[in-house]
Amino acid sequence: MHQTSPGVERAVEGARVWADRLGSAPLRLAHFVLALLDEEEGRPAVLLEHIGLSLTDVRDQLAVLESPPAPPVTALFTAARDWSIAHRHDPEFLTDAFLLAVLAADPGFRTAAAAFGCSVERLERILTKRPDRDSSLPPTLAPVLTEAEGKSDDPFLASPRSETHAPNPGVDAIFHLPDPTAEIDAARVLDASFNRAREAARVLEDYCRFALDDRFLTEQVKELRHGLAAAARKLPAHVLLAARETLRDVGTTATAAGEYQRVSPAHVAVVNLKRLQESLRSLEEFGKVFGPELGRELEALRYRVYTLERAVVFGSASRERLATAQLYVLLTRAHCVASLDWTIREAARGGVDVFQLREKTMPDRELLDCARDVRRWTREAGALFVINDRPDMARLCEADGVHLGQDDMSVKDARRIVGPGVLIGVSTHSVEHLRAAVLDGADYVGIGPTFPSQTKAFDHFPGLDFVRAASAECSLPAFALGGIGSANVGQVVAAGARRIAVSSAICAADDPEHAARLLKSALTREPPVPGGL
Ligand SMILES: Cc1ncc(COP(=O)(O)OP(=O)(O)O)c(N)n1
Ligand SMILES: Cc1nc(C(=O)O)sc1CCOP(=O)(O)O
Ligand SMILES: [Mg+2]
Repeated sequence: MHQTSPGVERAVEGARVWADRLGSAPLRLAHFVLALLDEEEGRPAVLLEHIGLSLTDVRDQLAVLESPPAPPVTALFTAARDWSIAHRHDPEFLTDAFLLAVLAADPGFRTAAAAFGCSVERLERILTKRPDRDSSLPPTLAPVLTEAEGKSDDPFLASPRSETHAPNPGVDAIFHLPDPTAEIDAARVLDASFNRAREAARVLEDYCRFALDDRFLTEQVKELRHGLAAAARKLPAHVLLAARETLRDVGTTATAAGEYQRVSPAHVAVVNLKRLQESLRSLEEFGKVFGPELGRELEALRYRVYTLERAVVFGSASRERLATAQLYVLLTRAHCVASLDWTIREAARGGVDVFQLREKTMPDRELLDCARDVRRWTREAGALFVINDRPDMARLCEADGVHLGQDDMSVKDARRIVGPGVLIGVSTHSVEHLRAAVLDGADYVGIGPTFPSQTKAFDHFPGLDFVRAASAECSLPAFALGGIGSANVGQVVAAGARRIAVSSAICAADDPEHAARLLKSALTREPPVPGGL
């Protein structure tokens, strides 16, 4: 009587299903391997993926392979049990031992399997951490290497010293603990945490892709998932495999209060960002048990998640706060045809949503007085108020936001001055600037210059191409600007913009209300472009 694991029993049943599916009367060895690979989280699948094999490719090859009829299943069980006793001191054998027994059951099948990467020697070496190449399977099932096999150029059959194709060089660099219990305990945490981190990253990616419609953030999360997979490949597979005991994990049935409550997609994103950070912290700490390199790699991934969190969380709040803001005016007193308070009142009546005080030469005391006045007037007009260049002034006059150019203070430093609730806008002149602003935690961006401007001289015009690229790239509120007026706003909207910032078109207009109304109607007339600014 053999002591098998439930996974082995499922594989035996699954082999018969595969035989039927492939229209084969006798049960063949390949059917057992196919059944073992049905469980993607199971040891055989993890083992093959770890050595760099594609499960789909292996399945495809097995499905067309004319493999020999299987011996009585008890013979396979005996071989697997003997291997398990020899290497694990346990007569209850698991699916990986059964896989070895099946692969080694027939010399022809063994060679054929080795040809597509499933070499018994290679798999056994990983499962046993043994540097030698000779199989320790019982002689009845472990055929001696034929001359042909010995000369094979299959990297898994080559001697370890000449092995140049090791799919995971990082594994060899990993320190093996002398105490197997400690190794297994740490590996169980890593195995579970990698799975949790991967799942959380997938949820986050779906949020960025489908809820935010943000190509750049989606790519960022995808890169992070790949980073996680690369770190996971650095762990010794034999340890992860031995640690995979989900059924015995006491935590799988425990649920926390609130686990089923999510009030919005943004809430789902926040919860999963936290889950990702927690899993990475756990990975980092237990990863250190296997060597400092792994700990450092995981730490770097955790910091990337903090950056992403800032972009996703601040970005969501900004999107909400600026959801209806489409028309933004840069005010310079000397450029206005009349007083600032009149200009603000009239322009707000015409639909201006945000006013920026842009005074480049005013002495500080005068600037602060002016800013406090503008704060009052914009509040009365029901518009947002942003001050250009000066986070200190923004804080003193209680502005809603501050705007920073590429040569102004960094978002990080400005945030320390203005605190978390104040909007920070960033001027961008290229897609690279735009991506950096998103990751820096900007609340909105300026996209320009689009056309030559009467307000400021420029040497370079990223123009409508940049407006188009920006609208395809990010979902943060973005205001196209530079030389925009009623004559060309249609082109800007056609390029994907749904928000613009102007100065002279409104400040220098005799009738700022009318000028604002024309621009606003151009912005609202066109149906919003999918993913538009
Ligand atoms: C909304 C908006 N976008 C861009 C700018 C330009 O900022 P910056 O490049 O710092 O140039 P100055 O305006 O400071 O000369 C802006 N002010 N507002
Ligand atoms: C100050 C400024 N910065 C720009 C940028 O692209 O960064 S465009 C610009 C001038 C905007 O004024 P007008 O609408 O009169 O051209
Ligand atoms: Mg500036």
